[in-house]
Amino acid sequence: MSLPEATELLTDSYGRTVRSLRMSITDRCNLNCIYCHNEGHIGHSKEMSVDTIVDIVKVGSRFGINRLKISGGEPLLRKDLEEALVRLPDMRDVSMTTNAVLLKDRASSLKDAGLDRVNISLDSLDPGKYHTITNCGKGTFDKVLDGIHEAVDVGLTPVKLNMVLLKDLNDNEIKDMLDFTRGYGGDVILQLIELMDFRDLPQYRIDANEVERSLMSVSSDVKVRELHKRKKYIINGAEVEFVRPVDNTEFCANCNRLRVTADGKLKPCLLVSDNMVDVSEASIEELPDLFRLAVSRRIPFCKS
Ligand SMILES: Nc1nc2c(ncn2[C@@H]2O[C@H](COP(=O)(O)OP(=O)(O)OP(=O)(O)O)[C@@H](O)[C@H]2O)c(=O)[nH]1
Ligand code: SF4
Ligand code: SF4
Repeated sequence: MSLPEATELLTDSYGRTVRSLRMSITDRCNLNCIYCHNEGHIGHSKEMSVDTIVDIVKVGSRFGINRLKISGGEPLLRKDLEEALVRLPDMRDVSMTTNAVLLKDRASSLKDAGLDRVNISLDSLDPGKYHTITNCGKGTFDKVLDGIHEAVDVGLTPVKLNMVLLKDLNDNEIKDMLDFTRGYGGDVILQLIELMDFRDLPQYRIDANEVERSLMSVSSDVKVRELHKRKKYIINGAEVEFVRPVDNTEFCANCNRLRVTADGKLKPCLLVSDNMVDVSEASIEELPDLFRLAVSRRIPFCKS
């Protein structure tokens, strides 16, 4: 697909050109994970309408933002997601991060509506541990596995499995997870995530350097992504990406994402909440200047 050239790119004062939008469309969730940082948290404010979602993405794409990540809360709690997807402009990559509890029945309609791929949170292959981590109800773990199968079947690939590493809880499962992904050929990729500990859970914090060393010691190849300069390790034919957001200046220096909260605010940084730009009531004509304002407020959270 060839996309129209953007006439203006949005580059912040640290030289970071915004190429991607990470949009929370609801802060509601059907799980209650022990480490959840309520990324899209808006209390009881109103969720953005489909019109607002579409306008924001349209204006972003005119600025050369050609990747969209839809997140939550749990985005599948919005029944109008497909309606929004079909109305989006052409983009290089439209993906969604989901817990997959409701994915099985929606995967096909999401794919038809234009979703390219999904990231699925799966912190453990042990149903008991999964329950401990997510506080889920009975039968939920199996629904998630069904969601993964269905996502692969309908081609929402590559499916990335997001596993937040929790010391002494699931950090001994990396090998099992890799074996699980190998069962899907190249359609499923493991993504290990360092815990961002907003809930003061020091007992679960892992030593990310140690994890990185152990991945390195068994990998045959390492690739580096442009986004956050994340590393991807190839281990016996399986791919594993390691996300290290904590105290990582390189990660922030290579952050090309602008965030959007579920109630319609442009958020210059995931971890900063006092510099957002409210666009919930803005017309499409007003949006470009509000984008420029939000990008002018972008500062790397970690910098040397
Ligand atoms: N601090 C910080 N963490 C991020 C950022 N982007 C993603 N993360 C964390 O990385 C984890 C994985 O994020 P996902 O939503 O699955 O998406 P992704 O892996 O970033 O995106 P893709 O690789 O394009 O699928 C989540 O736990 C996020 O909180 C970011 O810009 N800043
Ligand atoms: S699935 Fe995601 S949004 Fe929901 S509770 Fe877990 S971490 Fe939070
Ligand atoms: S903490 Fe802020 S600056 Fe750093 S990568 Fe995340 S969103 Fe970007």
